[in-house]
Amino acid sequence: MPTMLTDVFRGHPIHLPHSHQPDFTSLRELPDSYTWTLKDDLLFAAAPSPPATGENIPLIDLNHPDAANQIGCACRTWGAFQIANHGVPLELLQGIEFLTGSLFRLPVQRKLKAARSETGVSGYGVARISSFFNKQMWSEGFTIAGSPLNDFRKLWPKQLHLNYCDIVEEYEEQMQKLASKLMWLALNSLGVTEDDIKWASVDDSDLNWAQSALQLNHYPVCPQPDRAMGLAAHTDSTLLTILYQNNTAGLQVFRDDLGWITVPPIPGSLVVNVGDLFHILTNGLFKSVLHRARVNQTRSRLSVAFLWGPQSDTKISPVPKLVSPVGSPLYRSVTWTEYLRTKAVHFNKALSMIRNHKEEE
Ligand SMILES: C=C1C[C@]23C[C@H]1CC[C@H]2[C@@]12CCC[C@@](C)(C(=O)O1)[C@H]2[C@@H]3C(=O)O
Ligand SMILES: O=C(O)CCC(=O)C(=O)O
Ligand SMILES: [Fe+2]
Repeated sequence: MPTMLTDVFRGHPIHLPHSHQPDFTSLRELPDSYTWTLKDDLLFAAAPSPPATGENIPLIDLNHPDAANQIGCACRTWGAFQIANHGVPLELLQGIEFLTGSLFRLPVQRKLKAARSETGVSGYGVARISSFFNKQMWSEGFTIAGSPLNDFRKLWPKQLHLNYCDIVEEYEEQMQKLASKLMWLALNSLGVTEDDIKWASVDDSDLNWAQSALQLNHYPVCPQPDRAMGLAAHTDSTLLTILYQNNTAGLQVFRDDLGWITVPPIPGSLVVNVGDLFHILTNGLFKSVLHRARVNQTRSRLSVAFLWGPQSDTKISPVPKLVSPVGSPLYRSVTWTEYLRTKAVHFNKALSMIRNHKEEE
């Protein structure tokens, strides 16, 4: 039986800090457990804003005839870009934002009824990567893998949860099509076609080769944002992640030569991140982007990440065409399940764990 995303941590419980969620709204000062310093995250203060070059991830119009090349270029240099004219209806973006806001506005006791279990993927709780840090992150999250019906029923009695399930279903459907389209545009720019990848298809009426999870994030207003961390620096374990952010800035991407760059919210547009599996598939040509979320003193922030990858039992390895004729593949093959489990143990070292060792030098 193939494993499903929902089962990936069964038998691999992750011990998260107790979710004694503070009443974020009543705090005037940051508690010590939420105060980050350099030693809590080596990257915390990495390259404090360089001389402003104004450089940022590109905004790509999907209707532009050169969109594929622009996407390919962004995946190689930044590992991230924003997209306009993506075809996802504005009402649907507003719908998922409304759902996310109304979920996090529920009283904490209600949210905890749908708390994520130690071996589960779905539900309410702190970000999974929290287990790797001594300090707590200034955020709360809700993960959806598979149908949200069971969890939503606990959050919203009566009929309301059914409407919310419909929104999630519609959102995931649109995102799946978009993600597949983006993957093929990016691959085409490298000369890689359907013939080079056995497990995927370009036909968007058959997307069963892929699967996804939805991560809803809330970053409440914070009394001392400079010393707090919304979501610590990480790469996503996906092929691609499509992120919707509300109109409050907070997402930052890291570039070795520029440091942390804030990705400005552009109404109606979506942010796309290259994940670790896409990095592996392209033999490192596309960079999985290190990113994090900062918080704000006056405005709360919401984001919705659509985390997209292959079916759990699909072996992902570098496309032979992208491995130089004299070289060997940089990574050995992994399934998404294997990779998520490696990440659950080794976090930001996971990618190097599956890197092939140089045979001779
Ligand atoms: C399918 C996925 C991908 C997961 C794990 C599992 C469900 C939740 C995803 C996230 C969402 C928040 C950041 C991240 C780093 C985290 O802590 O949980 C992601 C992680 C990954 O991309 O590795
Ligand atoms: O909130 C954000 O902007 C980033 C969220 C994120 O990186 C994630 O959910 O994986
Ligand atoms: Fe992320």
